[in-house]
Amino acid sequence: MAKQLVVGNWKLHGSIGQIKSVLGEIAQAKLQSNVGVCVPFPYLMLAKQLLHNTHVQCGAQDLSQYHIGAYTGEVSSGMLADIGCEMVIIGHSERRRLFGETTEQAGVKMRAALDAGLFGIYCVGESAEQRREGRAEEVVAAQLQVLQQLPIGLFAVAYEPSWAVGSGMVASSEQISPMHALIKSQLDERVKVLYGGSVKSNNAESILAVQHVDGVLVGGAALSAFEFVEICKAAR
Ligand SMILES: O=C[C@H](O)COP(=O)(O)O
Repeated sequence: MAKQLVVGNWKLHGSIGQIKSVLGEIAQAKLQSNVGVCVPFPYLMLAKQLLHNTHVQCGAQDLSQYHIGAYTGEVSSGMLADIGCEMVIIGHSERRRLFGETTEQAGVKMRAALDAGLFGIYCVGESAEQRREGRAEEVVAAQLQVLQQLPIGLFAVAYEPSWAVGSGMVASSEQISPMHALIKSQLDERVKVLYGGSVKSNNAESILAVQHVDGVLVGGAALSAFEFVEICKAAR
């Protein structure tokens, strides 16, 4: 069984037809554990049905920092757990950059996720400008602060430099390995640290071989069953 974790993030993509076709194929691939797919909220229950009898877990891409109440449009961690969702991505760079989500909010969401028994995938990463200014480590260290009190083993961290997301530009092993080491040293050596940013079937093997890489968070390539299954097969 592969120890490395492969998680697909569908972002704002999908339809009933596409989910049935792609997840149906993934279900046929008989993947071992440590694989997850995070689909848009409306398709979570369909994904659960399609992946029933497989080891592939289902996840959401965000949740509310609130548990219950007058918060129109929100989806709570309890609701996600109630429908059988197993994991959730929190603090993705697109949530931070496009929707103004703060590290403090992401920290509250992480606690809400863990309280409901969901496995949290907490995203960190610097922008191109922050890296140019030599501030990448400082930015990531600040984003990690809110995880300090959380129980190890119930969450993973995804290092996704925002300049590598959807750009076709993969961070180099010289950039990935020390950042993953820094994340582990800030939290705990046992924390799984995933890399995200333009992971495809043709680069997955080399990324997954980088020291301190415990898995990958896959965006665009997760929309193709062939690509995603190939990436899962590269996990060690
Ligand atoms: O959550 C996934 C990441 O944002 C990576 O997206 P990408 O593989 O399309 O670059």
